[in-house]
Amino acid sequence: MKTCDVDFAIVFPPTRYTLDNDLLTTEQRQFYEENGFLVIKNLVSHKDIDEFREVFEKVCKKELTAPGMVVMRDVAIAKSEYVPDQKAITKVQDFQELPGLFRYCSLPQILKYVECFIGPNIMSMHTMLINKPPDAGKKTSRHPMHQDLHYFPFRPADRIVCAWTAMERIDRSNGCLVVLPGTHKGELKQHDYPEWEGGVNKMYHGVRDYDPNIPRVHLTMEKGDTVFFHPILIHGSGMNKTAGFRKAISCHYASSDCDYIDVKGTTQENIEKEVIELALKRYGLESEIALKDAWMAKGRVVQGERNNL
Ligand SMILES: CCCCCCCCCCCCCCCCC(=O)SCCNC(=O)CCNC(=O)[C@H](O)C(C)(C)COP(=O)(O)OP(=O)(O)OC[C@H]1O[C@@H](n2cnc3c(N)ncnc32)[C@H](O)[C@@H]1OP(=O)(O)O
Ligand SMILES: Nc1ncnc2c1ncn2[C@@H]1O[C@H](COP(=O)(O)OP(=O)(O)OP(=O)(O)O)[C@@H](O)[C@H]1O
Ligand SMILES: O=C(O)CCC(=O)C(=O)O
Ligand SMILES: [Fe+2]
Ligand SMILES: [Mg+2]
Repeated sequence: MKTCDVDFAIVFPPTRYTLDNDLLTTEQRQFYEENGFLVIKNLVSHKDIDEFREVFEKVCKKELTAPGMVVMRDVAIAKSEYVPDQKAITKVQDFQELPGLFRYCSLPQILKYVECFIGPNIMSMHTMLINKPPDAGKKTSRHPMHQDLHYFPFRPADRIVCAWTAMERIDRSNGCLVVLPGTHKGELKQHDYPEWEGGVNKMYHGVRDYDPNIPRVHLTMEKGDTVFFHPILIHGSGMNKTAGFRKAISCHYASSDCDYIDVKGTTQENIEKEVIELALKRYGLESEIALKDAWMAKGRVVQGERNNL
């Protein structure tokens, strides 16, 4: 005799990377389970994106600033003569105190998806606006293949997700995201600076070795398209061969039910050391206690309640 349980098991294979929800179709849910990423077309309006772009331009012109925000130039530009041009900026990080950009992290249509992956208590932990410059000829505009979890001292990984929105059409010509589907099922790997002749941006660590036989998937995205991806998914981005600055905005979210971990004795020790050195140089912060405090200070509740993080 056939039982209900048997039918159920056939229709719904076990899920680990997504939670029960009313938003994702069965196909979308299975796609994320299998591949570790999911692209949602046209999720952010052009009007919102144009606003974020205007705010970013004001940041470049130093008409706007905010506590904690990091403005970073491309290594090729930083190491050449200093050009005081807004176009020299490759990335703005930690804009949680700048409402005009942070609004991105609270967009309800994004949070609805985020909840499917990490549950209802949602914190933004890391924010970026990436302005990939035209490559100066040394391929430094590339971002090496990496796993974002390398940078995060909290777990479990399955309750962390990144939302990354294209602020214009992004394809192989201007350096789109490149992902290795299914690698989210693996472990966090050892990361180091890649041995690139032309140099590499500060803290752009890459996976030391990954299976070169795993097919790369280049994500071509239109303005407003948003990809959600797991922090163990191996990904990177190619060189920008165009004359324009390729823009994307992103937020890493974690469930506030996650816990901080001590990365001592793990592969994450090398990045922790760099971050501590930087924190010391910048803010005079010293211990790893201070490092955890820094994450606690930049994390923001965007939905639900704040528990552990
Ligand atoms: C404290 C809380 C936790 C913070 C966590 C931060 C870690 C990142 C977490 C990321 C998690 C997200 C998930 C994955 C993300 C992957 C990444 O993108 S990781 C890369 C993130 N990068 C950074 O966080 C770097 C932040 N930027 C900086 O610290 C600074 O901008 C700087 C690169 C140190 C430059 O400092 P600045 O003072 O602005 O610049 P100068 O005074 O002109 O230069 C000083 C010195 O640094 C050289 N330099 C400048 N820019 C670069 C560059 N892009 N790359 C390498 N080196 C650079 C410059 O040439 C000077 O060197 P010199 O030898 O002294 O001449
Ligand atoms: N020779 C390489 N060594 C290590 N990583 C690389 C190398 N070439 C590309 N990558 C990385 O692989 C990812 C995708 O690069 P990809 O080859 O798709 O782009 P590209 O080389 O910039 O452009 P394209 O191959 O389309 O001409 C990026 O993360 C990039 O940093
Ligand atoms: O090139 C990009 O926009 C993505 C970079 C990236 O993966 C990151 O900053 O973690
Ligand atoms: Fe990344
Ligand atoms: Mg290539």
